[in-house]
Amino acid sequence: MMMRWKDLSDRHDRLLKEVTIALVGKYTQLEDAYSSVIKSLQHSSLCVSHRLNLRCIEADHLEAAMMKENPSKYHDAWHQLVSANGVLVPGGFGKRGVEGKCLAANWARTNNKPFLGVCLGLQCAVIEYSRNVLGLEDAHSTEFNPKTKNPVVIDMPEHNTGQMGGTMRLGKRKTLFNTESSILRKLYGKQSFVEERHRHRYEVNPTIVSQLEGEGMKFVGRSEDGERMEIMELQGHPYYVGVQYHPEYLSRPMKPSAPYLGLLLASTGKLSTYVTRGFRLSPHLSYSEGNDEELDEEIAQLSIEKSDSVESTS
Ligand SMILES: NC(=O)CC[C@H](N)C(=O)O
Repeated sequence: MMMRWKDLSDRHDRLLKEVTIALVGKYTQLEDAYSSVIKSLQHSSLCVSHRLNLRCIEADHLEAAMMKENPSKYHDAWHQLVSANGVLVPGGFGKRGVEGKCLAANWARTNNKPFLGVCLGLQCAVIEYSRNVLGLEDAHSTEFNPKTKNPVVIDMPEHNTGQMGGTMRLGKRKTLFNTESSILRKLYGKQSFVEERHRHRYEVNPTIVSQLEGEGMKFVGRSEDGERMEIMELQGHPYYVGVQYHPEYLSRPMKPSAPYLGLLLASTGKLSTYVTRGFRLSPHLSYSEGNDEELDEEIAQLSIEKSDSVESTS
């Protein structure tokens, strides 16, 4: 175990190549709102032997209103976005910045840039696609526009209690793959299902799914009853993936999260080689190696040993 850690930290120090990821979010909230997202990006960038250059882009700086209000912020945000190797729209709540997140999803889609949408990020990709590909101009989530004529993201039936939106869908749940050709399925190690953690109140409207799929936006992973859209993949794009769950909660340094790993592989131009090699990682890191609890225990043990030695030398 110690050897693996040493190897990992040596590799990090030796890395010369950089990968730039644009994280399009809201940065006036809690400082560590995105800490597990950023850690997951680091796990995966190390796995693909690149140093992570993270660009935190304020989503509403990408919106047209900002062009008038503060043109330099607007142009700077767009410059940061378009010069990144990959785009990540993470989870979130509240209306501010949603249009900017949809614009980022649109840019990545139409420019063949690797994209990962997590939770709200997936919902933004669906809203953007419904507006610009299905031609439903006012398509929206009822979270942000309850009166839209085209509610493509809706509150989930069992949570629609009429009072304060009810509770959230939380915790570890199963997602079943419905096709072998899914890129995420391959990245997860060709399993027929995955278990990931959830934290949301809204979901893709099942009544719009056949129209979206008819235009190439495929929902390749669904809940056990088939009702909930959990994984979206866009056909014909190098890597345009959305997940309704939060894969960052289960990412570990030596077991990077599959959707994040896919983003980093695609952003460093390694995804197709990885696919043709039969999805084997370098011998330094193995996606399927080790079990989570064992790893956590070993990590905890390591940090205790480390702080002991710090104390003894001071
Ligand atoms: N965690 C999230 O990103 C939540 C997304 C959205 N606000 C919902 O409740 O469904």
